[in-house]
Amino acid sequence: MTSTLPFKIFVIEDNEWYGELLVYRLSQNPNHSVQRFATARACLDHLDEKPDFITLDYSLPDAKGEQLLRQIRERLPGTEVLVVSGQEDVGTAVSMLRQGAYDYLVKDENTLDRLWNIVGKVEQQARLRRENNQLRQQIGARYGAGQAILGEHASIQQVHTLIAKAARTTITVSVSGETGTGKELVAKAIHFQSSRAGQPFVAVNMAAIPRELVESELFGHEKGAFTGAVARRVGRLEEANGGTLFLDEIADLDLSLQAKLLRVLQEREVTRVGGSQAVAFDVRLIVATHRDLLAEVQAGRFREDLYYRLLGLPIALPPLRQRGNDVLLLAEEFVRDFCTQNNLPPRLLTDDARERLKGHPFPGNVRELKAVVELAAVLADGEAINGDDLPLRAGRTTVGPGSQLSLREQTTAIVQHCLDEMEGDVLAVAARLRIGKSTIYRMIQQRELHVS
Ligand SMILES: Nc1ncnc2c1ncn2[C@@H]1O[C@H](COP(=O)(O)OP(=O)(O)OP(=O)(O)O)[C@@H](O)[C@H]1O
Repeated sequence: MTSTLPFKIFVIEDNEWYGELLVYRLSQNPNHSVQRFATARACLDHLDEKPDFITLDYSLPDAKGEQLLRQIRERLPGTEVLVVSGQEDVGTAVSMLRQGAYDYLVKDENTLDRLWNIVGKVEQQARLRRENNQLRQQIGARYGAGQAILGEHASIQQVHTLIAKAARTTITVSVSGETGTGKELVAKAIHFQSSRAGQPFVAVNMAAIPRELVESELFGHEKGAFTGAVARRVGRLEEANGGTLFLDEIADLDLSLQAKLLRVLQEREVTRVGGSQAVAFDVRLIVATHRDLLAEVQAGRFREDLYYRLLGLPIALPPLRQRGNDVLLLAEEFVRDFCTQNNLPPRLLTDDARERLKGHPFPGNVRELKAVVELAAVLADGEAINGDDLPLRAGRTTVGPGSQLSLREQTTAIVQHCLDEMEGDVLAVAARLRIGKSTIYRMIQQRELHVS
């Protein structure tokens, strides 16, 4: 609903004078469309008009409030019903609330003001809910089959197949791949292609939360559970109820918390920190890591039992440099999107730019490629993006003991770095690195290296 759509209210009240009073008060908001009905029958006859809110007098001439409430709840489960009644009977109020009434008001001198406040609150909640649904639908459309994850390489086609298979069930999925390869994108694609698409997708990055806060972030806490816990907080597991929980960088989870997570997942119940009551939850779990989890298990940093609990359906994302021509396909798509979004004239990659992109190792993978070509689209003077417009970092940050590149890729990166630094002087580079000049020429010929 946009705020311009009227908020439809039914007032069910057989006392004509009191009913008109309620209608008059509620109509003071020009966005309200208010109708009064004096009987249960008349209300039921008009339910197809789908009111957003109903005020219900408990004692009507042709039915008891409870009966009518039950029928309304069956036909319009999303419509809030407020009971307004002269009965000061607590038992009736409790039974109506149990049947799903939003609230219960006893007719007195404050009723009109309280009613006004309640309707305002319900209206706001309804608007947020509908906006939320609209956004979910829009986002869902973006993550539909083959939409968000671009690439024609066989490895990416295989990823699409696995995503479709994962989406059919609630199996746990473990996504692996270097940073920026699209692990979160895969998690969202699975969620939005599954029957849980209308429910929450909650992402938590284990590496981004201070160690001492991870437990309360995941499981929630009760008020006063620890210094700083000033109010009760629902954990991310509970927040994801009915939907999908994406635990990114799972290898960064502390060993002690790994044990707790395993217990919670096995029991499908969570107890908030400082709480005593277990709350059941139903989530589809997707985990991701850029590390080799099995190696973490072998090194004693990750529990083996949790590893097997989380492995589920593994999806491995290859680094961008192993996806052949996908680097160009992605680059062109990112440039096109960026230019459209920023009202720039279309910009095309020159042959030189394409060659450079193909030769770059992209340690930051798709994220890096996107940033590079978007910046190039900004920097380019005309409609062509030249090689020099691409802010490609030489291999400096990509080599060394912690590098994710293969030895051959690291070698290429080092030689390229020297070539750039020595302005393409092959002999000087060969002397500096103590390798044969023919090796360098061969690498240039095979387009592993570029001379600018
Ligand atoms: N195949 C792809 N097609 C289109 N865009 C992609 C693709 N893969 C990744 N991206 C984009 O690249 C960026 C990084 O992707 P994402 O955050 O999913 O990577 P990640 O592997 O989860 O990264 P990290 O390891 O840092 O958490 C995002 O903007 C994402 O939309």
